[in-house]
Amino acid sequence: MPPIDRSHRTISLIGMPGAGKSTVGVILAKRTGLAFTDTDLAIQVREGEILQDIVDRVGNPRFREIEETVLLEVPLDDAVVSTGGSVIYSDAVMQRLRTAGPVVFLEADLATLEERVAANPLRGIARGEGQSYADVYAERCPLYQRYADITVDATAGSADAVADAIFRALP
Ligand SMILES: Nc1ncnc2c1ncn2[C@@H]1O[C@H](COP(=O)(O)OP(=O)(O)O)[C@@H](O)[C@H]1O
Ligand SMILES: O=C(O)C1=C[C@@H](OP(=O)(O)O)[C@@H](O)[C@H](O)C1
Ligand SMILES: [Mg+2]
Repeated sequence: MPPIDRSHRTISLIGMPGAGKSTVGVILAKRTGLAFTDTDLAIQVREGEILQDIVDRVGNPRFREIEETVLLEVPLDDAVVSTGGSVIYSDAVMQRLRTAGPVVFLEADLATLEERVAANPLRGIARGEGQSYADVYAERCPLYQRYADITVDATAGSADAVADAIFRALP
């Protein structure tokens, strides 16, 4: 795979928890020579706590404020940026990401996502009181679609195959 076109230096990955943003992002970074940023790790380092504990301690609305603050500050130069699934609730953040380069939606079906998330029950999801994963999926899908420059299928195929599909879809 050749080095990334310099006019598309920052590639942001969005999608539901379990879509593979973190897994695919680092593969894409290795293959393109771009840096890699997982914004969840930036949040964890800033707060000195792991994601699930932050979400449990501060609750959903406050977590989204913290996430927005971090994502408005995180450097975006020459990087693949794997975001957290709730990033699409901030229009300001999404405009910032889109200005930096293409935003890629990792689209996956509900059953696959639920299976992946269930395999790690400690994964944090910032959701409203009483909301199921399916409710969150239904609420967010239109937002992922709204902000996506590119949509790739993240259900079928390995994480490597998804990274390849993103690379091929870059303009
Ligand atoms: N294309 C894929 N096929 C199968 N499993 C995958 C794929 N992409 C990611 N996974 C697995 O799904 C889980 C969630 O992946 P992760 O990258 O953490 O997703 P996200 O960052 O979008 O929440 C991990 O266990 C990962 O190994
Ligand atoms: O979608 C969400 O509500 C969240 C997704 C997580 O990241 P991943 O999408 O990488 O799992 C993390 O940001 C946080 O626990 C909240
Ligand atoms: Mg992730």
